[in-house]
Amino acid sequence: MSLLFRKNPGQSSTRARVSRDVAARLEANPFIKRAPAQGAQIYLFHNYLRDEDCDMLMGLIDSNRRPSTLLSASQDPEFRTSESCDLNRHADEVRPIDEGLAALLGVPPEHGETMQGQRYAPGQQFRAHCDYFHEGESYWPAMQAQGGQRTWTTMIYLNDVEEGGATWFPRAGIRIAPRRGTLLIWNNMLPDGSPNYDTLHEGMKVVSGTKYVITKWFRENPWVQGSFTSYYGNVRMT
Ligand SMILES: O=C(O)CCC(=O)C(=O)O
Ligand SMILES: [Fe+2]
Repeated sequence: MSLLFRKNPGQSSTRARVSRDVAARLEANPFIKRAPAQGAQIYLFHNYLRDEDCDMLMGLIDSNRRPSTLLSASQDPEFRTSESCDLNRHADEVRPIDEGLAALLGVPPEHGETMQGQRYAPGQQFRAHCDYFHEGESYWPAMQAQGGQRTWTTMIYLNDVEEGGATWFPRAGIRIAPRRGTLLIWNNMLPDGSPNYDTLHEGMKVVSGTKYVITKWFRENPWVQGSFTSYYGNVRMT
């Protein structure tokens, strides 16, 4: 077989379609701006979330937080030092925000993982990582069985941070400072659906103040098992 026609490892037509469809939808939205990043599709929607919703989510994070975890153990004890909490998608106050993100991207809500809150006190961080799964790792079969690969990431900054706490994409060459209500969206895939290493990113150390964000990851297949009724009615989003 000619090398020219060899598939890129991880190439997938489903993921390629999701890459294309979601990007087209975001680019057609006048409130969303493409960030000046190299080699990655990164978007910003300022003032996406209302102040009262930011406050409500920060309250939930404060009362439910636990140490953040990693899928694979790191040699570095400082790799992810923040706290996290799961935000119940069925709770009346969470549901519109959770499903609103799926609707904005045009992805079926059942493809979304549980929305998570993250809290970083001064000195806390999440070192450089990619959100997509490494298909050679021991966790992959379990991930494959529930939703498969991560496609898009959405993240909302719930407050301004006095100093530090930017989200840095060292390969794409962009650093986003936390700003209350801003939604950051990026595609973890390349146009052919294979993982994009240029999405490597870091939640930089908070220097002063406390950083609160929510993160929500979308999968290529349904992550919620069983029947699912959407807040928007039982309507498919794509
Ligand atoms: O806190 C940040 O800026 C990044 C968070 C992040 O990368 C994640 O939760 O996967
Ligand atoms: Fe991340």
